[in-house]
Amino acid sequence: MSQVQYKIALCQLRVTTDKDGNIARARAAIHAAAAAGAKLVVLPEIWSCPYLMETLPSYAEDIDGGGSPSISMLSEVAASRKITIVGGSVPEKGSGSGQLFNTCCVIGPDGEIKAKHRKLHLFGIDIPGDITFRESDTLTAGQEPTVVDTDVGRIAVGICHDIRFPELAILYRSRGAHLICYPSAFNMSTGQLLWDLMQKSRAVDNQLFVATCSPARDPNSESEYMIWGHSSLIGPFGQVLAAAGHEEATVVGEIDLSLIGAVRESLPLEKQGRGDLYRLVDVQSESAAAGCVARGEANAAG
Ligand SMILES: O=C(O)CCC(=O)C(=O)O
Repeated sequence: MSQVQYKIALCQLRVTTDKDGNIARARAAIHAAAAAGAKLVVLPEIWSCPYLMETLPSYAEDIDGGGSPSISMLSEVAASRKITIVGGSVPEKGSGSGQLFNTCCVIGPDGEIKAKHRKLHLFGIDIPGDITFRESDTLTAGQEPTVVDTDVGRIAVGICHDIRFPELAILYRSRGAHLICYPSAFNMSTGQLLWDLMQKSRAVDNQLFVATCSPARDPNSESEYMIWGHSSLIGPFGQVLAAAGHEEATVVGEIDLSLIGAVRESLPLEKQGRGDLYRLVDVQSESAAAGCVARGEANAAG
């Protein structure tokens, strides 16, 4: 039975080239968040190393093979504090495949990995004179949307650029998510214009909670990829329930899951929608159902 009301912490961490230092800083921030009463802690996209495609491979960890100091730390802290952690993301070395993924693990209060989300939509942008960035040169996209039942409700996960795709959030709502967590690392170019807008849109369109968590901005960074920051918690009516600035900080907000039902009752968008004119197809459920039909037909024939 999940908790209806609880505190969520967004740890907007400073990230450096020192992986051990990053892990130690994240550990301290999670302990502090738990001490402040958080039952759910969210970390940023790529918090164990800088978000730079050239150096990402050298920091990659084999999560399935157990060779992941970052995830081991999250498991240990989650179990010792009895909290759920949406563990931001770390570069993951696919076991045996040579592929690299941008991967978020959700850890339960028993320290076990409950879900693993590999970023579905790789970020690619080219605005001459402003920003050029292409994750697909280095990373492989994941294949599975992620929804997981936890002690603090049904959580869906997207990583940064995944937030740009409203269909994914609609799918998550249709699968019963209460909260979508988007560990992210928006940049100065698109962050200022769109960060706030997109998290509110995903929350309001689907009448659920949205939590985002970014690394802190390093104003002295020489990287052309400057982080925007502004990790936030948005409620199902678009309310900003907690928000950080751009510096290193942990912000704590309150999630009251009963708000979802209240908002959907006052404004029943699902009933008002025109399913007779448009609808989103859950491709995976459809093909699973088609597989059952096909297997049924084969059984009947055989
Ligand atoms: O979609 C955007 O504008 C930013 C996305 C991004 O920074 C990312 O996916 O890491």
